[in-house]
Amino acid sequence: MGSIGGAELPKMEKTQIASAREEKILVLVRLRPLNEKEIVANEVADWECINDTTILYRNTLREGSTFPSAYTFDRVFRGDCPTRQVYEEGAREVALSVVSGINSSIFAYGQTSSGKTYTMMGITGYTVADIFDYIHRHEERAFVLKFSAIEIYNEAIRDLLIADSTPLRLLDDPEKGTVVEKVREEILKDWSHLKELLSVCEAQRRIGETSLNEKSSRSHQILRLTIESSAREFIGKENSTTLSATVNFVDLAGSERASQSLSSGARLKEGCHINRSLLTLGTVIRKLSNGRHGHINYRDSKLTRLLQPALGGNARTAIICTLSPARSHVEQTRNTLLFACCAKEVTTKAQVNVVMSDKALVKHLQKELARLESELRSPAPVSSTSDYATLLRKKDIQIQKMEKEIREVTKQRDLAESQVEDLLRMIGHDQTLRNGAVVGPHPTQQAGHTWEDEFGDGGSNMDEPYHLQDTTDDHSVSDSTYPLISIGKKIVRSDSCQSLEDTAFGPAEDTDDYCKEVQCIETDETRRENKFELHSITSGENEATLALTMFGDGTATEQQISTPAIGHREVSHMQDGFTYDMLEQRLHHVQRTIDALVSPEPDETSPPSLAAHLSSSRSMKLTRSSSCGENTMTGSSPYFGKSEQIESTPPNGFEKIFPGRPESVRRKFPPLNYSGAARLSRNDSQSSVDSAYTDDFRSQSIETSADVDIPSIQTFVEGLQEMAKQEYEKHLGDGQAQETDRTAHKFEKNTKDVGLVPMCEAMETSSDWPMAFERQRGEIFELWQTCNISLVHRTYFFLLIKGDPTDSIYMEVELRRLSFLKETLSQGNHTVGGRSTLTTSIKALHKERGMLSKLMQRRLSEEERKIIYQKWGIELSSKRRRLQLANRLWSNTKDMNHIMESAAIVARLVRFVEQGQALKEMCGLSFTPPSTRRRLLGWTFSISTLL
Ligand SMILES: Nc1ncnc2c1ncn2[C@@H]1O[C@H](COP(=O)(O)OP(=O)(O)OP(=O)(O)O)[C@@H](O)[C@H]1O
Repeated sequence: MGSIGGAELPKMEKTQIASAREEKILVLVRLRPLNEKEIVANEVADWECINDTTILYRNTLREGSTFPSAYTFDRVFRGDCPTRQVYEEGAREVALSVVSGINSSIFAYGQTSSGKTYTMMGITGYTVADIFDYIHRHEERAFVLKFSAIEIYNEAIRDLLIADSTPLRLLDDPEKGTVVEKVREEILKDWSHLKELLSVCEAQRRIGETSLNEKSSRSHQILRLTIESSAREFIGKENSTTLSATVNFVDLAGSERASQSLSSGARLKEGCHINRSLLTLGTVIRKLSNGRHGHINYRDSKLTRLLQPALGGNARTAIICTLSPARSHVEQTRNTLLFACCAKEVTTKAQVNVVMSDKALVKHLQKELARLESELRSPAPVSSTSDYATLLRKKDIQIQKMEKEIREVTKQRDLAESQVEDLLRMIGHDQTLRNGAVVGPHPTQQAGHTWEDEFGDGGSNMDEPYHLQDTTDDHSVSDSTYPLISIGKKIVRSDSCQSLEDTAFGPAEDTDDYCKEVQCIETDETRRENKFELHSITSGENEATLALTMFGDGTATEQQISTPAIGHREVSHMQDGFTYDMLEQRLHHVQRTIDALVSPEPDETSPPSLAAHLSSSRSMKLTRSSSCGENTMTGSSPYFGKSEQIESTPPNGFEKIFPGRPESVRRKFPPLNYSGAARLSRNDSQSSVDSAYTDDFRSQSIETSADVDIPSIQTFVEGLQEMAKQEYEKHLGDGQAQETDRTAHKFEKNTKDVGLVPMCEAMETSSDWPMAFERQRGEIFELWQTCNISLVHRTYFFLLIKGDPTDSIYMEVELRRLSFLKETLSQGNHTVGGRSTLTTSIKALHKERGMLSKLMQRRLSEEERKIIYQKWGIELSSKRRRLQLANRLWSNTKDMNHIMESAAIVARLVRFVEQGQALKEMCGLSFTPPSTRRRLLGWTFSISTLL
């Protein structure tokens, strides 16, 4: 265990993707002594702390009062307690969770002049000092620190560190001790400086006020420190794991009511705004204390919106309620105590925030999978059926938990990816500024502009005299004795807008927020332009100064926030991610196959095929949807290749005829729903199509899912991706995938990325591959049949895997999976695997056939059905013809014609053509042309071979 100032803290090395820990908000109460004014006014102190946890109201004149006289909290502090004691015995444990990767927040709540700022100044200082001690003593780790300060005034948010434009700077004087110590000094000084600036602002606001409450804080202030840390040896490596968490210090405005503090006009408006945030905070706390039932109105105020994770989400939280003991303030004191009582009941769920590199993530997931697989293979002996059922339930819960964790981690990874991608683009955009490296003066108007953009509030503060000018020109330190260090206060806009609501306050719980973030950067054309404008102004000059990488031995290096050295994937890897390209290639071919199916090139020598027949039975025209992809992706996707546009988009005016397809689907394809598909969420940045698309898709999806319980191609492709990743890891583990040539051809790189190099090379050079392919394919057919695999799955797989040598990875995975299933079935563990959508149960298969038969009625015309019946030898006068046909589909594993025809019919029934196209476009799969090295074997279809 590591320790800070004697306090034991969990060792960072131990932290993993831990499950969330639920705990109540820590509520501390601090009574201040009577102040001079109160003493002069002969005020009486009515409140007393009778022990460490209870505060008592001692007004003998008020006997018979209906209010309680004693209140109990986690800890109460008397008026003569120094702030250090409040920190050490109260807030420290929560605040320092941040070094273990857990978000934390410390609030000060209370009426004006009760001691909120007095308390928070001390708490902030002690926390920062302890954090630096910790950094100093952990030489083996590297730390990146980011600072920000925000003020919420009149429901408008201002970034104070940009607005005041005073850089945090480290004097490079070797006499002053180690770098770390100096940094600490500077930061502590600057926090104090910041508070001074805030009081100047406050004073300016109070000019002209004569009311009793003239000293009341008018704004809520939030100071934040984000810490990322990683084992030093892994910096810049692919398999790094980074802890990232934020501590917030929140000094709220005075909690007195508007009626008391304010009179009319502008002041009343100001009071309403202040109280809107406080009122909403109170309501949110009250609702949360009642057990989180129903809607929690976080979004009703800026304060609660920003602090959402700290209030009921992923953070450890402590609230310090400050009280005046004076009799004249009894009403306010009671209100504060009531708030404190509610806060006691609120729980948060903090977890360690781990940012994993892809490699580390895959490794982690693979390990989990292997563990579960082995548990399934050798289940613990069970004595009775009920034990067995309990065991199964446990496993199910375990699996659900894992899936949730995977989604969470993937979401974080995708978010980081999109940020890195965005910022990298910006770097290219402003190379000159980038070379400037250290802090430069910041246009003060940026802060207001950006916050307005992000939060859409009309109440800008830009007219107010807050913009204290930086008089220091020397923003950099360039002495070579020490590494150049400059701690920038500025925030890259995309980072700040994101981090304020999502990351730094913990991962957003709300998927909308997440999507909004991705969208705001990458998708919406107008907004993206705005963002880019902001980036170009702020990022170039800030990127080298936004964060500081520190080593425990006292050295420090500058760190670009946009490309943290700690374990993020390479750009090339991101852009050429194997899964996207590989799957895109498969989808591309499937699409062509399906195109051929629904609208074949007329072949004079071939007899009229079913597909040709289907095409001619017109009811609706289908315009190729590539145009949609073009609309949504033009200029925004580096993946969108021109050659592919030409290849996949028919010449102008070319319209395909397709029966029975809804108009809405014909017009546009929808974005995927990423709530359950986090792995592909990188791509939802490209899903900025009009929300109508979503609606169209929803109605389409609803229709399909209402019809049948058919796994979508999305599910299927995700499965493939996951399996390929696992296989990749396996091959890495076997020492088979060693990257030897980083400058190799892109195709080669992609295949390397999936660990295919050894296999592919072997396959491609070996004349055995065609035979191996035939053999494996036959085995897969047999196993599908034996394991009662879903017909839709068979069809998807069959159409996606075409005999390319790179398909071997998927075939191998499929074979492994099927073998495992077969083995499980042969052992009689039918129910073990029964939870999957690719269920092996005969019943499920039977049900699927039934549903397919129903779809025949809906999706094939009578004439089309007739042709198929004849072709499949089904008597036109016989009963239940559709079911007969459904029962024959995929029933013969030896006859290739039978298989191809079955696949064609199932693809048509489940609208594979539409799902496939939608997936391709909405996933943002790269549209690179297929490699010329592809060698397709026996699974390339033409309409004449199919039907
Ligand atoms: N525990 C304490 N011991 C001694 N003095 C205190 C204590 N708490 C507050 N004070 C003094 O009381 C005065 C008001 O405190 P402070 O400014 O922190 O109040 P506040 O709650 O932040 O008020 P506002 O809401 O107006 O910002 C200050 O002069 C401060 O030094």
